[in-house]
Amino acid sequence: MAYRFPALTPEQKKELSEIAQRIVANGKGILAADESVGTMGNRLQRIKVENTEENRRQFREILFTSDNSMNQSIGGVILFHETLYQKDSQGKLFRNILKEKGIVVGIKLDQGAAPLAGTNKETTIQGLDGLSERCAQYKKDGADFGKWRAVLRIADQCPSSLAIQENANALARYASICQQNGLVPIVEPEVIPDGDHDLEHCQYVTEKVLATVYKALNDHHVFLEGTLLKPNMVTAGHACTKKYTPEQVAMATVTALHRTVPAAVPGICFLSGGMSEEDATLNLNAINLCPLPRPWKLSFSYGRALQASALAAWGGKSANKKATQEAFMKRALANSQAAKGQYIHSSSSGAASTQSLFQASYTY
Ligand SMILES: O=P(O)(O)OC[C@@]1(O)O[C@H](CO)[C@@H](O)[C@@H]1O
Repeated sequence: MAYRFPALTPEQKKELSEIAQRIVANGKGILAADESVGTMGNRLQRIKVENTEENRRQFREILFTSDNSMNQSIGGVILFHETLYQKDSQGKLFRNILKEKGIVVGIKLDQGAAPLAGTNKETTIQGLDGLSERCAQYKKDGADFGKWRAVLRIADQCPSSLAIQENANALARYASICQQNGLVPIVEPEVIPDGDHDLEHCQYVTEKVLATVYKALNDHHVFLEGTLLKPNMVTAGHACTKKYTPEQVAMATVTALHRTVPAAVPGICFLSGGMSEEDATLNLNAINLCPLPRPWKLSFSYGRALQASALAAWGGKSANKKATQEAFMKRALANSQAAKGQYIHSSSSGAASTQSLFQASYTY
């Protein structure tokens, strides 16, 4: 048995579990600023700003140079390759700005979807070839965790057992390679919210997907204490006519997690999946008040739900820097409170924060 061939040394395990715990300590979560060039283009188009490298750099500089107190809410930031090597206007690398604030730097490692032939438009994710070399280089360049997003959808015959198995195996292989190179893997099997399915259907599928992922992680000898999970919350499909309260979402979500995610996993950081900023915060808060056993930190790893108000406040103008940082810090603080079950909804949340951020077929 593998017992005779340990995957990691005690020192490697210690390093990985310390990194994972730092990211989710005391109500901290993750800013997912790892939008690929194309995805960032969609975001910039909404505010009528051209998708140039300089505009992407400027927006991210504004976020990363927010007040040092952002480190009370943000434990880690996921970067895209381009951003890991970008600098602020004074010539300082973004990654060093973040590290000086005590924030852990992460890197997006998946490289796009590829179709699974013979399925109803399902996909697997590419990026395993050469992954070990990329991880080793990113570790040298200051990254301490990685992210890989697999996409599953609910539809006729979906997700198929092929899509569930294939994506779970790719996630596990990625996680193993990350750990060999000193990176904590964020394991992200996203069941996307497209469709008219109800809450119970999403819970059923999420449980099947997570159970398969944890079997695969075990098969690949992944050290769970040195991982973080980034799942969808259990919600009804975007086109479902029945509406659910945050408490119902929380109960379905924690039930699914409780049934499938081992207690050894230190943190579960949800994606926002097109929810409005305010809904993402309210649901996270309800999750942290849910009366079921919760042996893991339950926090956030939001892209859209941490940046929508900030993008709207920025509008591509450097004169709006202060307003942009204020908008970002407000959401970061709200989500940190929600990660402790201490968020109190205020009616002054701002128009942008209640707008749905859903985008159909959001695969990349
Ligand atoms: O759902 P959200 O919170 O906006 O983003 C979740 C996320 O995994 O999906 C995006 C696309 O890959 C990433 O930028 C981000 O990390």
